[in-house]
Amino acid sequence: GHDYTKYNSWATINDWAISISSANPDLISRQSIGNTYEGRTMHLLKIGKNTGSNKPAVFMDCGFHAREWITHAFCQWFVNEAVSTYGSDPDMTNLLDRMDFFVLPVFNIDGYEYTWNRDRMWRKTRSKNSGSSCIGTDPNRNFNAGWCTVGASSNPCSDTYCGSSPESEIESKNLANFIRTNKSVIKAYLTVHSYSQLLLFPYSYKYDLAAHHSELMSVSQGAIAALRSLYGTKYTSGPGAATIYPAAGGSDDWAYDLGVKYSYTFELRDEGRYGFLLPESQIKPTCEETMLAVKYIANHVLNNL
Ligand SMILES: Nc1ncc(C[C@H](C[SeH])C(=O)O)cc1Cl
Ligand SMILES: [Zn+2]
Ligand SMILES: [Zn+2]
Ligand SMILES: [Zn+2]
Repeated sequence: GHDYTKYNSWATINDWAISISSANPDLISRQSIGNTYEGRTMHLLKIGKNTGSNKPAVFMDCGFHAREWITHAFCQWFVNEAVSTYGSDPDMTNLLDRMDFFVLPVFNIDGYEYTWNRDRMWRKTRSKNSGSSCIGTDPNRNFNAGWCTVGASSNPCSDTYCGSSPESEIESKNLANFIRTNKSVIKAYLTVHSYSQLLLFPYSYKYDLAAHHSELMSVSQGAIAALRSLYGTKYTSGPGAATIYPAAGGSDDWAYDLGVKYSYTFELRDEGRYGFLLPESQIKPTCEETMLAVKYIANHVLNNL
């Protein structure tokens, strides 16, 4: 069977998505939200009881940045945990009975492949930049949220290149289109990154506090306390600009301004000892503790519909 405690290649992840969804038709459905620049299909997994229904939903993506391999592992872990504890874990059962989770296991597929085959430290997409020999855009600077005003570069050779325009990347366009189309049911947006052990929320593109700052703050504090309860892993939470750095064009800020109130960016383990090269021995503990934070947020959403 699928090994959730190691880093899996794109081909393995893609095969897994097909098999786990066909093996659990009452809990998982699979749909395309479009293709990547290099032509790979971006498949979204919809997890929830009676996937045909339209319940309030949480949208979660992993693999925005290619080198952040622990995040791809977490989305796989989440899907497996959801279907394997449905019916036995009362909390997960309640969540899946009353909500849906849209899970995009790998946002930046082209970049992920590139980290497996060429450059482990690649971050961006793999699109050609006209007028430059440098490849790729930072997808987390490519959304229409203060686009390219701060903490981003207009140099195509930069790792934080904002792109030629908002949603210039087909991957960004595909995600934004799906969320725009489904914004009436999407109550929370979670985007999973690494590393630093942070739980960030809007805004990153400005220091102004979000309208829902106090609620976002208290929910984040509850979430990181839940996370810490398992192995004592310490996270910091707060608005992106003040907590990590001011930066524009992020998907969390964009989703929040679209009206998705509960919008968070996770920065998973570690704090720099291994960084993006987190050992496979830490996949299980990282994923188990992160499950607690995600479930905390989902429960808050459910209790505040
Ligand atoms: N809105 C945002 N939210 C979170 C971050 C941090 C991630 C961490 Se890898 C990034 O730099 O893209 C960056 C931005 Cl622009
Ligand atoms: Zn990232
Ligand atoms: Zn990061
Ligand atoms: Zn578990």
